[in-house]
Amino acid sequence: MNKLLLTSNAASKEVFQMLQDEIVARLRSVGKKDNSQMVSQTQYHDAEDSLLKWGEHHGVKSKLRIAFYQGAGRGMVASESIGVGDTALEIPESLIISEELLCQSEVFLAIKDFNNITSETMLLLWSMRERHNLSSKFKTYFEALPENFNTGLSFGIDALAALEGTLLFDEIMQAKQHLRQQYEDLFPLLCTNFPEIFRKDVCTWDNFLWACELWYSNSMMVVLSSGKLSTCLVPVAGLLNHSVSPHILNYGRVDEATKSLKFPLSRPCDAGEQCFLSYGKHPGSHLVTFYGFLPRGDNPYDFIPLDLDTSADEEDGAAQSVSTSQTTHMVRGTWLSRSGGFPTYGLPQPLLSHLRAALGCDLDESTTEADIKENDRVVLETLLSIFNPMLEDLPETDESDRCYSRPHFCVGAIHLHHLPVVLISNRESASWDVKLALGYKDLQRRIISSIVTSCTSALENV
Ligand SMILES: C[S@@+](CC[C@H](N)C(=O)[O-])C[C@H]1O[C@@H](n2cnc3c(N)ncnc32)[C@H](O)[C@@H]1O
Repeated sequence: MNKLLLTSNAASKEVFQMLQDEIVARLRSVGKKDNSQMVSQTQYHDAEDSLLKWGEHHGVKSKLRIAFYQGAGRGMVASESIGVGDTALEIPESLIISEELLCQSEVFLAIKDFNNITSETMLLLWSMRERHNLSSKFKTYFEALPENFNTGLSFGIDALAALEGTLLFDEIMQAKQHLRQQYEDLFPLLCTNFPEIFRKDVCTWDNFLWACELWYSNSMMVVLSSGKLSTCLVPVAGLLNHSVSPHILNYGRVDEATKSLKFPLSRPCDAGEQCFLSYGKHPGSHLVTFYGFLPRGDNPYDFIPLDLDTSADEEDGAAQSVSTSQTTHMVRGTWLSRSGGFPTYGLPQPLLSHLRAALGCDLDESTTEADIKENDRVVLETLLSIFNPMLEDLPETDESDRCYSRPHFCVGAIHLHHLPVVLISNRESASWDVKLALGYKDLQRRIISSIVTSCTSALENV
């Protein structure tokens, strides 16, 4: 828009200006509700102060300060109002931890030919070791990193038990298994072959897991000035928290002219407001597993996995009309679905189309109103038969934020009676991982129950 405004004639300029003002006004209204509660400013926190000073000394330019937020640890807050297109933060390439930095390290020279090792694994090993190197150039950075990342990879037995049967449970178990395998492939072999570089007391499973969580939760994909796309740690910028309506969306390429990584704003950030980054289009399960949090607000990338068996349709040829061969469909929260075309009843349109086709209830222009209604009744009842059992499998949470198991029924000597619901825990006093696990289940329940509500009210009207 800025470019168009510079080059267009007077009449067009007026129109472009109006368009730009309208776009900016709409951008300004986005994400206003996502203002988490700031706990404190940073002046009393040495590690964060030192990190900012160290960054400044090495050329970091920033319109942001560090602040502490409830439930999110550190975050970055705008010290002045920052407009669309303005750079909130600028990090010199020389401070970025990437495979190019790794190439100059002892770790790289020692193990570059070891068992087809990837540069990502070498970076992980480098950071595990560098954290304990008192003369590291990145000492201040490592000192400001959390002792524990508290991601899904560190979930304890109670949190995992609470998640059993969910997609998140599978995701965490698979990721943990993968990391365990990786650790066993590397250790104790590396300690035996390179005892000077890989000390046994440093190469523990806990330290390895810490390094994995560091890279999962803090790394960014960056195109370096060499043109290479690399997974990197970016000191200071690693303090930016994620939001579903972030201020910073487009970043990740080192500026050729300034040799720095810039973080420009896609929506304005007022002075004193937390400045959010986008970590990517991740569903809640991914954010819990690899980052250890669920974002506030409706996340458009959340989904419920469905296995729709279309084998019966294939036999009678109806499968040809199913537009995709995949059996897993994204079921978005109904508040995100769009209307238009055939009725969607507030339900996800791709899911409805798939079911209409799979059940042989395809609609076209010649379908009569009565047939549409009859077909849709079949589709909606099928949906309820899929989602109602899912809802029953998720435990209820009451208003006082306590978590209960489902009612227990038992056969007494004389009559059948049911026991009162059993209190599992008070959520306030639950551990961080159990709270997160329960939060994830609440989210699943919210999405599923919105589908059930839409189906039920649609059925009343068809
Ligand atoms: C890149 S770091 C951001 C800085 C981090 N808050 C800190 O104190 O070091 C990513 C981590 O921040 C936290 N985080 C990021 N966005 C969050 C959010 N919207 N809500 C809660 N925690 C968040 C999670 O613990 C995540 O693993």
